[in-house]
Amino acid sequence: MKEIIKVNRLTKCYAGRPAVNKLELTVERGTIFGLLGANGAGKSTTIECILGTKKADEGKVTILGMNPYTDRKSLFERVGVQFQESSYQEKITVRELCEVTESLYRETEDSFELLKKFKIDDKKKSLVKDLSGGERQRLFIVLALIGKPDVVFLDELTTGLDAKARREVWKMLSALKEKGLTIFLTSHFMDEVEALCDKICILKKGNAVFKGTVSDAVKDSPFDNLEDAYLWYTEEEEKNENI
Ligand SMILES: Nc1ncnc2c1ncn2[C@@H]1O[C@H](COP(=O)(O)OP(=O)(O)OP(=O)(O)O)[C@@H](O)[C@H]1O
Repeated sequence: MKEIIKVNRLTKCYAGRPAVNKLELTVERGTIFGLLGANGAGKSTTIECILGTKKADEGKVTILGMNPYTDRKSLFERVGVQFQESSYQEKITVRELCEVTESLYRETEDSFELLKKFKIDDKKKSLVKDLSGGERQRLFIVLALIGKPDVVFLDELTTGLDAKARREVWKMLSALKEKGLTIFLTSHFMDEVEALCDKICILKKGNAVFKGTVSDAVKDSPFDNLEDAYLWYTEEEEKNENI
């Protein structure tokens, strides 16, 4: 199966207003896909519909050949999700949280090896609540990878990481992609998107305003770099409104 995620005319409304509007997306195996957009553009809503934690009002989502809403249990075994904030017990250590996560899956990665790869193995005895923001962020990526997923969702991937840690996370993710992992991420950092994403979709108020490669996003704009192009795609209307 080449297409890992297929989204057809996905629409999700809150109080009658579309947060996501007739969205079409395809994510191919072994690629990194970036869903971009300003705060409130509809990224989390899209991800929740793809994961089946929210029910679409209209349209169809297929992930790994399954319907996420009706096949959530089978999907859980094959999809990893990095949470921004996770609810864990106050007194749980990094090692214990990894063990609890391992116990949820039939087949798992060696969590200590993952902690090592993400450079937080020295924190395994620490309480999760005592980790720095960046360490916790990396731990959440590790937790998303423990179940040997085919596809992983990384929300605001490296927010809170220092420059060196970001580069290391990028390197790790590129290596995982080379091994066949499909990665679906959101990010507000255009350098990260440029470094990692094979394809992107830019959302504006629930509508896709660009879909394609990073270089096409720049080429199809009046600018020569992704950040300016991204702002152009997402702010064009406001500019026009001021004219
Ligand atoms: N449960 C909800 N009830 C009502 N409105 C909601 C709900 N969840 C999201 N929304 C609204 O839907 C729109 C899209 O929200 P969403 O969280 O999907 O955006 P986002 O792109 O993920 O934003 P951010 O970058 O801030 O995380 C926003 O206007 C938001 O206020």
